[in-house]
Amino acid sequence: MGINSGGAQLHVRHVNKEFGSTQVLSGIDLKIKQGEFVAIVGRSGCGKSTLLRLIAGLDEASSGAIILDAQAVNGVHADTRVLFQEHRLLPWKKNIDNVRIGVKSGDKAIAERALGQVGLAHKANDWPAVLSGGQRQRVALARALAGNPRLLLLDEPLGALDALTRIEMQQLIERLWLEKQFTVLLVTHDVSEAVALADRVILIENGKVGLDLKIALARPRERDSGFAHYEKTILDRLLVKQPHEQFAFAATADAFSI
Ligand SMILES: Nc1ncnc2c1ncn2[C@@H]1O[C@H](COP(=O)(O)OP(=O)(O)OP(=O)(O)O)[C@@H](O)[C@H]1O
Repeated sequence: MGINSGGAQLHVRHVNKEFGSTQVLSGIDLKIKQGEFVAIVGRSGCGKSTLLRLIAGLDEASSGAIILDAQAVNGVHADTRVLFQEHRLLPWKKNIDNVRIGVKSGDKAIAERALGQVGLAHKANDWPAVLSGGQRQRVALARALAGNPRLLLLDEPLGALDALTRIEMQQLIERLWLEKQFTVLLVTHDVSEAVALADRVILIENGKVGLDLKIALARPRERDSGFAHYEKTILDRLLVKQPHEQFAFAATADAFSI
């Protein structure tokens, strides 16, 4: 393996983030191993996307440090790629040219290969506008892969997709991760998705790591009793009523999205 291959090692060291007088993250400590798949869950507004943006170098911590392979992150890193809920494709560029944006050298063959890896080689010369939502997200994934990332940051990338497409995308992401061995950090509202994909699920609570749970299930994961046990452990923690809440929070058997 070349010096630049494999996954990145990430160390989030006592990170605080304030927006004005609002403290969003207060002392986040996290170590993520090379090639690990980590999911981040937490109630809406707990600071998941903020943490991801800090790791991506899109924003700066108020204090603390983000260390990627022993170097402090200072701006967007060449080995890091981010996939958001919105595909962020340029509508005036064909799919292949959107993917080429992600290629460091601009090499068209690399972009074509990446489109092939997400099963869309045949859509290379179409416009993003004529694709389905799931296909657009696959083009965005190809653009991220084309950069040969060592750290892939996923900010709820499947949130807008229908249930079936979502599961297919989860399988695609898992397959590509197993093959390429990059490190993944996935922010998701979907507890089931976190348990299906992650080696470890981190729950953010009151600006801190509230739970750090290793998912010791073989892959590909079956929705069996072991799986359900992990889902319940995480959901039980998420559904604990916060002191400021005036309403009761109802959990139903299939309410695995938060
Ligand atoms: N640029 C900003 N300026 C001011 N406040 C911000 C900014 N970005 C985020 N916040 C605030 O920080 C808090 C955390 O936001 P963030 O988007 O990280 O939460 P989240 O856990 O990803 O939420 P959700 O699950 O709803 O997407 C929120 O209260 C939000 O209003």
